[in-house]
Amino acid sequence: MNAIQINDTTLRDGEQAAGIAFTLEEKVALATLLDAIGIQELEVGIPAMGGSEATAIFAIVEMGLNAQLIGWNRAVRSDINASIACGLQRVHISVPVSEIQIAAKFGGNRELIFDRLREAIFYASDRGLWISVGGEDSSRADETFLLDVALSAQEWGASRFRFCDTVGILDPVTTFEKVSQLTKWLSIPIEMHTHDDLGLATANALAGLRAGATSVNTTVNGLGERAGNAALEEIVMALKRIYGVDLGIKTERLRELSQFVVAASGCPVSPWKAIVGENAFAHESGIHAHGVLQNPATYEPFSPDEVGWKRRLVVGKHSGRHLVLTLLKEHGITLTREEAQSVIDAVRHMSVNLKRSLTVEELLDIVPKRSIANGIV
Ligand SMILES: CC(=O)SCCNC(=O)CCNC(=O)[C@H](O)C(C)(C)COP(=O)(O)OP(=O)(O)OC[C@H]1O[C@@H](n2cnc3c(N)ncnc32)[C@H](O)[C@@H]1OP(=O)(O)O
Ligand SMILES: O=C(O)CCC(=O)C(=O)O
Repeated sequence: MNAIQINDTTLRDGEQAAGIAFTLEEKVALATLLDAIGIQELEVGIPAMGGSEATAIFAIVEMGLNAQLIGWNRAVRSDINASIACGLQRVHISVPVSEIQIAAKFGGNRELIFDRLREAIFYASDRGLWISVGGEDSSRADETFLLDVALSAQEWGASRFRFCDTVGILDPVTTFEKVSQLTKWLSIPIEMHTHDDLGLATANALAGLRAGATSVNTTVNGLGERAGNAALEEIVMALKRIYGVDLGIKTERLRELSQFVVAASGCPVSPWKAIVGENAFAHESGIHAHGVLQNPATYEPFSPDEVGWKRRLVVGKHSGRHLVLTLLKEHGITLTREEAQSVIDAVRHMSVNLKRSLTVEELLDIVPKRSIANGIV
């Protein structure tokens, strides 16, 4: 795989998730954290929104981060002016490219797309800006038309083209084929922008990278419009673990980053969320815990430390003797096989009643001697 660039858009598409609004302080702190972790490029927002959005973008620009910063624009002069006013030197200019989007936004007039795009690119390039162009709804676009728009953008001065699966309808094989068509004809880099409506955002983004795209939009926790975007932590770890592409990102801070976005967005991640979910390195089942106690690699794809977690072994309905005996031994308690089985039976009973795993204290309270000492039995 070629050198890959992450262009994280938590501050733009992430914040577009319904009901999410970051404060200026949160936007600045998130940009700082993303930069510190080593993300190469940040799509910081939409300058044309003005007000507090423009103030936050300006504040981020002023910080002089290592990451390159880019603002999102429609193919409209006033949007480009707003980006310039925020101090941005890189602009992303978006045009709709599918039949359905062109009908809704440009009265079905395809020529208008070319006219507006040409004008916006020339306007930005006359002002010395670096330009990326996005084909909104590329996945549903007529492929010849999409290529025509992308080639025109390249000819007029765009330095990158963004392939957008705007409504998340692709599968990895089709993504690979469509993006291969673009990489075959374009000399500028391609960027992947994928949505998770069918749960395939990360897989599709990776398929695009396999097809030769070299940049990828991500959001922390997959936050974003509707079902969200390709998750930063998934893309980074999949690149590292599946393809051996290490972007130099401080992966041990991915959990901290995730928790920052949980707090700022008010959107928790599910316990089974890849990489950053609370259960990503938790083991309860007897067979799994037995394996992990012998060798963690039996049931962990990589070490939890690599992404900022600690392994958790918890006792619950599915636990077995090895785990229970190990945990009790850590507290100086040794049981016979029969005693262990009666503890496991009690754990199962209690776990079903409580509908959760047990705390260590609850486990210790089940042990016969302690129970007698506490007057429970
Ligand atoms: C797929 C994506 O995520 S695209 C990004 C979506 N993000 C957002 O919309 C969040 C921020 N947006 C906003 O704050 C506002 O929508 C603004 C400031 C950009 C525009 O606000 P308003 O002027 O009130 O327009 P509104 O949002 O109602 O409508 C969008 C207008 O942009 C036009 N438009 C949409 N996409 C494009 C485009 N790529 N290039 C040019 N014009 C476009 C629409 O046709 C419509 O035009 P009209 O006002 O002439 O009818
Ligand atoms: O940049 C673009 O062209 C559109 C990006 C986007 O948010 C999308 O297509 O979902």
